[in-house]
Amino acid sequence: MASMRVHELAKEFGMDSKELLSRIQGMKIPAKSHASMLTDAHVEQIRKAIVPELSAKVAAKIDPKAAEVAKAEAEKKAEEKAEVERARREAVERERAQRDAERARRGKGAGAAEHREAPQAHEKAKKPAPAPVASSGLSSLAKQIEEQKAAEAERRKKAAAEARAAKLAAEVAKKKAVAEALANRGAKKTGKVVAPERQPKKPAPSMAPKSSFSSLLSQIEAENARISAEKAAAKQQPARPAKKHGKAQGQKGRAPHHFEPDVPELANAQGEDRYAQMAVQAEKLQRDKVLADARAAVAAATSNTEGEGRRKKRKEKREKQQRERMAMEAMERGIDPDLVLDDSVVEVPQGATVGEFAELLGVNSSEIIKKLFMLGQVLTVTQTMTDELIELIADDMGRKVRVVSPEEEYAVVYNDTEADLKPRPPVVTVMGHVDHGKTSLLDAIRHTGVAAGEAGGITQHIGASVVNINGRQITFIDTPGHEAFTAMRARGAQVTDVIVLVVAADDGVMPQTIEAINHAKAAKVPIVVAVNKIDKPGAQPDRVRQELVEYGVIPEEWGGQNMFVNVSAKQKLGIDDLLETIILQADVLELKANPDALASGFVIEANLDKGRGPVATVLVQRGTLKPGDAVVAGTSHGRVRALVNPRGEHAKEARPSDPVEILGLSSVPTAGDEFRVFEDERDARKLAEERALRARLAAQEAKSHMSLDDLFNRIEGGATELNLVVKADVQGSIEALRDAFEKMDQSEVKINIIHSAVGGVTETDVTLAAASDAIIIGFNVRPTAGARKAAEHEKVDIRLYRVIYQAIEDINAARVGMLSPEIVERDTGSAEVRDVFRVPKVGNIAGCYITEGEISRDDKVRVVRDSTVIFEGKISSLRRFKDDVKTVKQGYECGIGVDGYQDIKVGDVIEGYRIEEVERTE
Ligand SMILES: Nc1nc2c(ncn2[C@@H]2O[C@H](COP(=O)(O)OP(=O)(O)OP(=O)(O)O)[C@@H](O)[C@H]2O)c(=O)[nH]1
Repeated sequence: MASMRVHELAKEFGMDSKELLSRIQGMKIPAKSHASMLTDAHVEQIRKAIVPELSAKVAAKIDPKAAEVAKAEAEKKAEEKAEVERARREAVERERAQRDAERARRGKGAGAAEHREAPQAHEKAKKPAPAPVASSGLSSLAKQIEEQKAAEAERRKKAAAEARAAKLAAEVAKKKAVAEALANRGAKKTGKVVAPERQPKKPAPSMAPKSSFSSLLSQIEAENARISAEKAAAKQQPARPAKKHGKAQGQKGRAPHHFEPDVPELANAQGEDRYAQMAVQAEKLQRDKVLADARAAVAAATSNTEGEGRRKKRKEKREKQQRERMAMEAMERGIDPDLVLDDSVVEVPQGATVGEFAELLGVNSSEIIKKLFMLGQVLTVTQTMTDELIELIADDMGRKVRVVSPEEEYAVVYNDTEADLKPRPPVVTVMGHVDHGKTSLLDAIRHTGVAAGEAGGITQHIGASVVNINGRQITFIDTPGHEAFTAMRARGAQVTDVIVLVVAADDGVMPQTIEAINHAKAAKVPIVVAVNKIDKPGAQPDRVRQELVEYGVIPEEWGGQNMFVNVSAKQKLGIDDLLETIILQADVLELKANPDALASGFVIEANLDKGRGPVATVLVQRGTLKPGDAVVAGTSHGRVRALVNPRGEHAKEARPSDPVEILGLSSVPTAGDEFRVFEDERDARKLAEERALRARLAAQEAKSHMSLDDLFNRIEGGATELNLVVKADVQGSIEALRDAFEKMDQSEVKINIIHSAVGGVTETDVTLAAASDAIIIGFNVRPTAGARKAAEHEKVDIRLYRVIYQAIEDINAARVGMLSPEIVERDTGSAEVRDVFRVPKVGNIAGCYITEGEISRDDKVRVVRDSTVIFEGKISSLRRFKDDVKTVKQGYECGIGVDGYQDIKVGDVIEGYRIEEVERTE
């Protein structure tokens, strides 16, 4: 069985469900009632906590007798049950036999005896009707049961551990009492219709047999009346002739004689059947009652929806759990739980359209439009409403609403207590400038403690690796560099605890070193510096330390926060020292997570494997991931078919900070996607589908990041900061811009240059800008094709300028919402220079291949080298095979002559563009 209900477990422990429930709640296990379903893990946890207690108590209080008592009682119970049944059957049999005997006597025509016997016989039959004995018998029985119950309750109070024994005893006593009562009755009345006797009282409340039972009663009463009348008549004529004559006399029409012959007739013909029927009916009624009681008990024990199907129960259970979760989460977020739990509060997703809002409130959208109009807001059904408008309109309509942000909709708040949290290994990302040795260092780390010959094949590439040092684990993300790191961060995935910044001792701080520092700082992740290549003759590790001070990375020995280690990835020097330093840094961070929960974390790599289907490497951040878990990763979902660890082995589980490959997903998720395990696969699918839908909607609406056009609105909306990523062809431009900003009035909006560097705008710049809601400013530089695409996708504003004052002017204008009409350079196409021909008298002609769009003779062009614009001008000639042409399309080769520029080189890019003026829309 996959899981258990609280009351089932209580039964197993012999405990009261309520008591167990309060214990469970005390253990912070979600359970609302005795019918709440518990997961396997929780059942195990509860067993672990309760079983030792119980056995101790039982040992102390019940043992050694308990086992014997329980056994004896169980046997006794079975015996008594059989006895009750036997007694009941005997009673019915006796009654039948008696009736047969009586019938036989009557059949013989013993007149006087008949007169004497008949009333008796009728009396026997009549007894069930008024049932005085029965009622007194029942009430005494009820009393006994009451007493037993009271005694049982008393015992329970005294010792919870004895509850089981007490319950058993009570039940045995109860059964015994019933058996006794039945046996007594049987003896007293010599088997006079045992079952019917109980009828008048018991079946009365039951529904279906009621009508048949009242007809039974009226029959019995009619018989009674007849018998008393007959008795009276018999008294008046004591010396009645022989029975033989009775019939003849009766035929004379005397009143009693009307009865007299009828009764035996009835008894023989209808009466006989009637009694038999009555007995059968009574028996049936009794059985029905017992069955009804049993059903009621079963229904009460397993919640009354049993018959309505498991689906409904599951739904209820989920709803209940959801409410609990919502209340807790609301409190965590500082939202009034009443507002979350109040069913009259309508949750409206942020940015809902007028139509959606109306639908949620169950009103006509025209009503909303009217109210908006009265507020001076002219909106159509498909236009989105601001939070304020949603609240205003709802308030006006006397409705309670809560605007739910998308983050809130999907956010999960875990309620881990201090006791739940266990230390977890650190997760490390290696960063640094090109060729400073990131890959070599990772390799050296991965092979620590492994002889050189064994190297390779030790770790399987799954996107992350795990190393052990002095029994402590460190998880390394395999993709070095800040690109992957920032891309993950842009998606909300914070997986790195420590950054190892690799700086080559012979090269010192380089642009990407600074970039890495900025990225680490933006993510607030501590840096451990690995000063690499100390084996090299020109190595100057101390110079590296000095240089880094300028960027706020200060060695501990100089009073700073950063730990430095000198290493040589090539000669595997200082690697252990570095690992120990990472552990030290991790200890400072006191990294903890709850391993005893449903797993969650992030996807760090994913791909479609030909043989294995979608494969994703995830990093578990909380809980324990196991094969068979229902998981959702981004918009993908499925059941974990297998877990593969970094050594390529099948793993039984993955705990916090463990990287593991999962197989069994429905599609390939994206690196940075959150993954989460659900108890129910359907919930996982639902979330995946919701996410997919949301992703499609987001793609349509493309929530844009900060842009200059939008700056004014953002300031109006309360924004106080403007983050910038500045890229320029020379350091001087960056400094000039920094100076200009410092002189600017920043009282309203503070300008932060979160990253600046010399060089073209790269994809990383875009992801950093997206992650930090920044604008990218470029001076005389160009975005790479990838960066342009990424910016388009992420809706990151890239502003390219040729002179500083233009940028300053734009930012100033944007602050007051007065940007002048935008002059845009619309790119037409891009050509790669693959050869350079010297043409006499004409000069140098670039042999090009059009890689994107098309280039026309009238286009303006810029020559770009290493993402930097080195020349801008006009086309002097555009030719295909010696012919002058107007345009050349993508995929074709051509010769381009750039007017006034001869220094063209292979590898340069010639970009064609036109200047257009675009009216601002805001
Ligand atoms: N002498 C010496 N050379 C090293 C050391 N570490 C790395 N190298 C060399 O430096 C070069 C670059 O090393 P990589 O590990 O590829 O550097 P990287 O930072 O990963 O480079 P990218 O992946 O291009 O960013 C290689 O030729 C290495 O052999 C070292 O400790 N000492």
